[in-house]
Amino acid sequence: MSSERRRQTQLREQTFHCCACFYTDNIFLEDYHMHIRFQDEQQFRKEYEGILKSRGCRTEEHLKSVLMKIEKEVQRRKRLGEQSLERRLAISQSYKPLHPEVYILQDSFLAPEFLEIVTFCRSQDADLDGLLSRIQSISDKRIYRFPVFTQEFCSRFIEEMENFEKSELPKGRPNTMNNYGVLLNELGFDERFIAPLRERYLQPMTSILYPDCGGQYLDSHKAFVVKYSLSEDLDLSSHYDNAEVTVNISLGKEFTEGNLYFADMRQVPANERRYVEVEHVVGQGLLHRGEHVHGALPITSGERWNLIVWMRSATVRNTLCPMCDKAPQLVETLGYGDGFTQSCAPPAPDTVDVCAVI
Ligand SMILES: O=C(O)CCC(=O)C(=O)O
Ligand SMILES: [Fe+2]
Repeated sequence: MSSERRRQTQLREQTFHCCACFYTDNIFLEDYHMHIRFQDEQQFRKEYEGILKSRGCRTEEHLKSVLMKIEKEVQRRKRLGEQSLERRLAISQSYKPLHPEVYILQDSFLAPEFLEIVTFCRSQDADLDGLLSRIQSISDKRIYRFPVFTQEFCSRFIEEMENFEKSELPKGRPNTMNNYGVLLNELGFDERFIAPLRERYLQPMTSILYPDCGGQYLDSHKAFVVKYSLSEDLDLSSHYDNAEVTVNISLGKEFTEGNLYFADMRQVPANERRYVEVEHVVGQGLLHRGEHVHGALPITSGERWNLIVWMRSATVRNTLCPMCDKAPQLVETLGYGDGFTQSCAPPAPDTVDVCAVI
């Protein structure tokens, strides 16, 4: 059976889930630049009233408006699976792609250097030292940069995204922090573009770079495009991803500033975190651990587009949900959900450990 066939079969047989904390935790309050947990009003007031006050939420009226926004966000999350499916159907029925060929991953989209790196990673000689000599290590934080796409592909891909943006069709936004950008599964990129990119090209690398974070068992993902411009989102607040490993590929167009910054793993207390800034280079990808706290600085001109893939390993997350730090309480969803499964074989004790703080 071909690997693509095997993958399709596995996906059909495998049901992915969310953790129940999706409806209570990590709710982003844009006006106050903070993530909160909402169990009920009493808990919320007790935990956050003080800090919200110090950030300008001074009156009862302000607080009521925050509570309303939280309620709206929780309702949005509850309807997410169904609404995403509806959008997907509407798009598949009515959207006319500008560049239909970009929906199916081909080697010609990929930078020759990337193909060489992947060939090395798949070879008998593959090891960490060999891989590190072929990619750029950024500081000692296990962040790596390497060419991924050709310039030609980046331009075509952005044109496709712009064409979709111009259409009247409904658009699902990547998350509560990114107000612009596109969820790629709704456009039909998952099966023939993102999944093969993850399985055939990125996983051979992540197996070597992140064996302690499930890098060899990345079995689902959430993929989206983010867009920054002077009249839209300028930057992205500090956060960590709901992912074991993330790849962030710069697509263009032209922009100034907008660097990423990385602190430490999420377990390191905020006042002890040390930051490193990382530039985006068009066509190049950055690999980092999902739980590495990071954000994006404001751009000062132009437009910045990036393709982000949050890659998940059920083997790792089935034991600990990175968003609530507890054993996941599984809730059924459509599609990949947040990458939890019921039937994942437990990891061999000496091969997989949840990301260690390094
Ligand atoms: O803007 C970027 O390059 C980073 C985006 C990001 O970290 C995310 O969407 O999770
Ligand atoms: Fe991120």
